[in-house]
This record gives sequence, C-alpha cells and structure tokens, in this order.
Amino acid sequence: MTSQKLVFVTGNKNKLREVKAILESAPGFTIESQSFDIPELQGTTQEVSRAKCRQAAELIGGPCITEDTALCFKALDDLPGPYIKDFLTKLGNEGLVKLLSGFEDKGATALCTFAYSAGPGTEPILFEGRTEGRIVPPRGPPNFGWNPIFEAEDNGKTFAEMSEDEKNAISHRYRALVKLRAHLEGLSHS
Ligand SMILES: O=P(O)(O)OP(=O)(O)OP(=O)(O)OC[C@H]1O[C@@H](n2cnc3c(O)ncnc32)[C@H](O)[C@@H]1O
Ligand SMILES: [Mg+2]
Repeated sequence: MTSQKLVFVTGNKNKLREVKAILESAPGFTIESQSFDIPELQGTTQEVSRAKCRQAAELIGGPCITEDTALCFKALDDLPGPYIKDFLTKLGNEGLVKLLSGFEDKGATALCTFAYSAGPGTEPILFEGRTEGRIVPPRGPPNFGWNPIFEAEDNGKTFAEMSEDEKNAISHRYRALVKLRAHLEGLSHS
C-alpha cells in the first residue's frame, strides 16, 4: 500500500513527535514537517485554527495540516483556551496552578484542533479531540508544555507521568488525529 504524504506545518518539535508516533504507527501516512511559527489571530479555537491553516497553505503552496492546542479551565469559562501558549510562557506551570487557587473547580479540558487544507484558497476542515481532566500541582518531568499539571480523568495520571504511548492512547491530539485519519482515508478511496 502506498502511503500518503502529509505536510504538517508547526514550530513545535514535541507536537511533531507525537503526531508522527500516532499517524505513522499504522500504514497509510507519512508526515513531512515544515517548521514555521505562524502568527495566530485572536478568536474562538475554530477561528484561530482556520486562519492558521489558511496561512500555512499559502506559505507552502499546497495541501497541509496545522494543529492548535487549547487548555480550557472550567472555572474561567474556558480561558486561557487558545491563548494558553502566552499564559504558559509568562506564568509557567506554577502560575497556571495559582490562577485557579481561588476556585474550587479545577476541571479542565485539553482541546486539540487539526485543520486540513487541500491547498491555497480552499477552506480548511477542522477535526477536534478532547481529553477531560483537572489542573494539579506539577507531577512528573517537565517534558512538554503543561504536561505536568494536567491530570487526565482517564487514568488519574498527569500527562508528564505517562509514557509517550500511554499519553498517545488517550490524548486530545490522538482523539483529533483519529478523525483526521478517517477523513483522509475517505479522500484517498474516492
Ligand atoms: O507552531 P504551532 O503548531 O502553533 O506550535 P505551538 O507550540 O505554537 O503550539 P500552540 O500555538 O498550539 O500553543 C499551545 C501551547 O500548549 C503547549 N502544548 C501543546 N500541546 C501540548 C500537550 O499535548 N501537552 C502539553 N503542552 C502542550 C505548547 O507547548 C504551547 O505552549
Ligand atoms: Mg503556535
């Protein structure tokens, strides 16, 4: 079976590693990456994702995928959401935990949105995946972003306490990629 080559436009090496591990574990796809940190507009997670993918398709002049990760705190009406990168850069994981200290509800959703564009000028299609959990004082190695403070409902571990395989079996990214893969497999058979 020939494999379909996908261009993933991202500036994040950890994301790229997880996407390759999930998608290339079964035959069908190989991932090629283009490293660009695309400017992100403000808006809903869907608006941010669509705009990022449109720009990526223009930039590389062909089909591509982009990915956007949001971390939504229930007590804060889903903020920081798509702005998590700035919050994490400025406050760190300890600061994010403190942000919720005045609230009883520590519930959070990790939301991953993949966007697929067939090429410049075509409207991106979105695929969302969610993992439910809560924000806890850091546990596990600081291996990727907010991994140490996100405890998944699925197994009570923080993402940082999980092996890569464990995380990739329940993560927001995995759940979005299952949908993206189904869509792309449908395209290649039609
Ligand atoms: O180039 P792109 O693909 O946009 O990569 P990015 O690092 O800028 O990523 P985002 O804009 O989606 O911002 C998401 C933030 O959340 C972090 N992050 C993303 N996925 C994560 C995961 O699975 N676990 C922990 N932190 C994650 C990431 O390091 C960023 O600080
Ligand atoms: Mg980004």
